[in-house]
Amino acid sequence: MPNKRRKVSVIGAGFTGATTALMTAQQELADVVLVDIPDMEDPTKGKALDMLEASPVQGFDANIIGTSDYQDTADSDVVVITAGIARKPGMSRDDLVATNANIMKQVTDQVVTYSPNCHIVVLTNPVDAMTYAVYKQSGFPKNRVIGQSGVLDSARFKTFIAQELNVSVKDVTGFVLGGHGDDMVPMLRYSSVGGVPVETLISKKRLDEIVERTRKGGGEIVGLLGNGSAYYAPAASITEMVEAILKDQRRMLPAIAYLEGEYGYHDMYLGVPTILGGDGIEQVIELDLNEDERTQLDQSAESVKHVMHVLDNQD
Ligand SMILES: NC(=O)C1=CN([C@@H]2O[C@H](COP(=O)(O)OP(=O)(O)OC[C@H]3O[C@@H](n4cnc5c(N)ncnc54)[C@H](O)[C@@H]3O)[C@@H](O)[C@H]2O)C=CC1
Ligand SMILES: O=C([O-])CC(=O)C(=O)O
Repeated sequence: MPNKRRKVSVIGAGFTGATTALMTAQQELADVVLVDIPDMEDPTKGKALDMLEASPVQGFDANIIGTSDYQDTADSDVVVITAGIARKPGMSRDDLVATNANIMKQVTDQVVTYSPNCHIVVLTNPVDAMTYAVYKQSGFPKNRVIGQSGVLDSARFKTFIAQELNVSVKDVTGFVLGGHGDDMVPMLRYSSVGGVPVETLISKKRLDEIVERTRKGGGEIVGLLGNGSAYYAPAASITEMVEAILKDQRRMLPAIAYLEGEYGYHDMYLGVPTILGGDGIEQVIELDLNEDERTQLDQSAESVKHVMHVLDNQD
C-alpha cells in the first residue's frame, strides 16, 4: 500500500530534480511537490502533470504537483535540494560555488519556514560545501541535513567492476569515501564480488584504471552530454536515500555527513559510511584506514575545506 501521507518536495525542477520526482513517485515513496523559480512555474507544472499522467500506465499511486510557491511544500517529510547551476565541459564542480551558495541560502530559508521538521538531502554542487551551507543556514540538527555523493560515486565504481568481470552488478559491493571531487577515495580493500575481494579478481593495473574512471565519473558524463551533467544515476541515488529515511531502513550507505571529530575532521561535511534511517544520519561508521587511504582521504578533505573557505570569504 502506498503511504500517501508522506510528502517529498524536490527543489529545482531541472534534469536531476524532475528525474528524482518521477522515481520517487514511481516507487510510491510519497506524494511529490516539484518546485522551481517563478519564471519556470509553467514548465514545472507541465513536467509534474506529464509525470502524473504516466501513473495509470505504470500503475503507481502518488500525486505530483509543480509549483513555485513554497506553501505547497508545507510539512514535507523530506526536501531534496537540486536547485542551482550545473557544470559544462571545461568547468569543475567548484566553479559553481558562488552562484549556488546564494541559491542555497534563499532555498533553505523557504524550506525551514514551511517544513521545520523535515530532513534535507542536498545534491547541488559543489555538494560537500553546499550541504555545509544549508546546514549553517537552516539551524537544523546535523542528522537532518545530508548530502548525496557516495551512493552515486559507489554506483559508478560498482558499475565499472561489474563490467570488468562481466558479472551482475547485484553481486558487487564497494564504496567511495571522501569529497565529491576528483580526489574521492574508492575503497578497494572493502570491495568485493560475491564476497570475494576485488583485489584477488582484477589486476592492480586495471583496478587503478577503474579507480581513476570512478573519480572522473561525473566529468565523463559532462563531456558526453555537452550541455549539462548526469541525472539518471544521481536521481536514483537520491531516491535510495529518501527511501531509507522515509521507511526508517537504517541502511548502511555512504553519505555526506557533518563531522565532529570522526576521521579526525571537525566542523565540516564529508562523504563517509553512515547509517541512514528515520532520524536521518543516525551514525557515522568509522573505519580503520591504512596509511595510503588516510593520505588520500586527507587530500580529499583538504579540497573540500578549500571550497568551504571560498564560502566563508563570501559572507
Ligand atoms: N551531488 C551529486 O552527486 C550531483 C550533483 N549535481 C548537481 O545538481 C545541481 C542540479 O543539476 P541539474 O538538475 O542537472 O541542473 P538543471 O540546470 O537541469 O536544473 C537546475 C534547476 O534549478 C532551478 N533553480 C535555480 N535557482 C533556483 C531557485 N532559487 N529555486 C528553485 N529552483 C532554482 C533552475 O531553474 C533549474 O530548473 C547542479 O548543481 C549539479 O552540479 C548533479 C548530479 C550529481
Ligand atoms: O559531474 C558533475 O558536475 C555532476 C556530478 O556531480 C556527478 O555527476 O557526479
